[in-house]
Amino acid sequence: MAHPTLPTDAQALQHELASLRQELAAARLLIATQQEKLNAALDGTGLCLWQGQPPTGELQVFNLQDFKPGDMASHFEAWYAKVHPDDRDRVVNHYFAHLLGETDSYEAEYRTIGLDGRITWLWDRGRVIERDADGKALRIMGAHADITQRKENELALQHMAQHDALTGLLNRSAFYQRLNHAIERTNRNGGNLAVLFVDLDLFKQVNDQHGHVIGDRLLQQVARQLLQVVRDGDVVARLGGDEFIIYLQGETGPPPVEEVGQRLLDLLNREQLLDDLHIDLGASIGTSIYPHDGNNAEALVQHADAAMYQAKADGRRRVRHYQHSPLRQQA
Ligand SMILES: Nc1nc2c(ncn2[C@@H]2O[C@H](COP(=O)(O)OP(=O)(O)OP(=O)(O)O)[C@@H](O)[C@H]2O)c(=O)[nH]1
Repeated sequence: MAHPTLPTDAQALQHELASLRQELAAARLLIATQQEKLNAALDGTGLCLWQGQPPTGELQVFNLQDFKPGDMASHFEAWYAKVHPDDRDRVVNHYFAHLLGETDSYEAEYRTIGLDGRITWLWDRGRVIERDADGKALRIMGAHADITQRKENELALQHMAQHDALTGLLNRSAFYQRLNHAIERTNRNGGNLAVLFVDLDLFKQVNDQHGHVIGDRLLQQVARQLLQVVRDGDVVARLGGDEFIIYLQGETGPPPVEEVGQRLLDLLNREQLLDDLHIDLGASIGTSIYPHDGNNAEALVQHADAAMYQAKADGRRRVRHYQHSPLRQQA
């Protein structure tokens, strides 16, 4: 008896099924290979891929890289809550500007706060990959990377560029920058401003008698003492050597320059104790007031410096206010 044969359309279906299975297997292999390539490409970059659906606010993360599952938010609101409050407005403005089609891509550097309070700096970039007929963003894809180490290095460099290595006070250029801003603020909002130029007396003798290491420690001690004398908002800097400078900013009334000058003298014109060493120290101080004694930072500092030299000439360990002198100005 002849074997029953399948009807032709059933045979065709079987062939079709077998070929679909083959195609599926090939497609799965391709996806797995692509995934491997993507993982290999991302490996070590620290990049973490994400996708968002703006209409629902959903966020998905495809590879966690250096991040732990709990680090990643699955919803826009949860991500928003993790962004540092000081960075939120800026970041969200960039994000929505891109969703609205105002920019070619979204990009931001910002801090996130972990559950343990740890701050992580992220570099984050994304682009809308699907919009509806009205241009409304449907899907956005992007990547972010942990840039905490780079940010910490940048901040450390910035700190070094603005501070004096020995005392930790602001340095000369940072002081001028702040003083210029303070002058602009005063011009805008009113208030007052005074500069005090402090130069230690006969400091060379301290170095000569006790050595530079003790001299250095004494400069550090003086820096701490100067910080004790001023209020929040006042700025103390080291110009170099044994020269320090302060500006005082007051909201109302004349700047308390006499009072602060006297407090500085009380603190500095006395024996300083360093371990078991008793070191006799003194300081000469010159002051100038904005805008009466100079209408820019350079003139104010220069005139406070001139007043400090007058204090030295008058016998040291005292405060002198800048005196306008036509003769001196011509000289
Ligand atoms: N230990 C130490 N000394 C410094 C530093 N920078 C500058 N000096 C010294 O500080 C001294 C400053 O001396 P001057 O201001 O010229 O003179 P002075 O001895 O203080 O005398 P008057 O200013 O006239 O009262 C110099 O001997 C400098 O070598 C520093 O970073 N550390």
